[in-house]
Amino acid sequence: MPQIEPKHTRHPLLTQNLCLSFGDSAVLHDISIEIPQNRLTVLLGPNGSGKSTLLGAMSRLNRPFRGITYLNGKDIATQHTRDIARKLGILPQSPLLPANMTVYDLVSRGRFPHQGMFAHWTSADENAVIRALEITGTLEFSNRAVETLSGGQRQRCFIAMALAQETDIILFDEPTTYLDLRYQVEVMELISQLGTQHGRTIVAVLHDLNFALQYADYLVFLKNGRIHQPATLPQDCTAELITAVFETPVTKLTNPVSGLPVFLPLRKQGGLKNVG
Ligand SMILES: Nc1ncnc2c1ncn2[C@@H]1O[C@H](COP(=O)(O)OP(=O)(O)OP(=O)(O)O)[C@@H](O)[C@H]1O
Repeated sequence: MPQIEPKHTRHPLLTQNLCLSFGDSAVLHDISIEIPQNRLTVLLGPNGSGKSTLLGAMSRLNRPFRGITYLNGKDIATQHTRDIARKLGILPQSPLLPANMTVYDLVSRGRFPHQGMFAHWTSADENAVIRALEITGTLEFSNRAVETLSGGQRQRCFIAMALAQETDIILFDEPTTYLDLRYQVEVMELISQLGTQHGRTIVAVLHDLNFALQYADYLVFLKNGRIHQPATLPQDCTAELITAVFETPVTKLTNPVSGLPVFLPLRKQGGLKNVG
């Protein structure tokens, strides 16, 4: 008889029928989502559609009133915080910037879940921090105070901190916000390589649709707290889908290099401006 692989080995993170409210306000409705292993899954959707809340529910920061998040096949609600932190890291939208902290010290914070009661710093901790600094290209300013760095350099330091945690799963909430084009590309190159080259399972909330299409392995579309369209390959996204999700007419073009789709909004009033 052929061996059937347990679902959680292919989907180390999955949710079943999550429903979540803040007070009287229902935010997530019946969310079932399977996150594929060693891939980059991007959550997309309009403002307020529940993307950050879903990341929170997948990491136990937000508690659903119904439904379950499974982390490596076990209900996340029954797992110890330190155990969760050894398996799953999350980089929030606006991480707090500690004052007077060097890059090295910030990245070292990623090792907290691995340290015992007496917080001995081991060679494994040191190696993980150095590796994270190298992968993110931040080793060269490891002795500088984080607040003296540019936005993009800082963002890479926070990504290094998440990497030093050495979790198999990392959740990123809008990792490219405030970055210029060059740093957006750098951060997205780095994040997409984490899956394929470094064996991590990544979920990211992104606002830039066209960036998401160029880098994601799968896209999940949310609307009004529901899954509008489950895991979709970038090449399968249509103008109809994007128009329906964002309620904005778009036209589809093709990136001549990657062959992947690119969507441009259609102007409401005509096209060419009469200049000169
Ligand atoms: N702590 C909270 N208390 C009350 N309501 C909240 C809280 N956090 C989020 N919400 C509400 O939940 C809904 C979903 O918010 P969420 O931040 O998850 O959306 P999002 O898709 O990530 O939005 P954006 O694209 O604007 O970042 C919104 O209506 C928001 O106002």
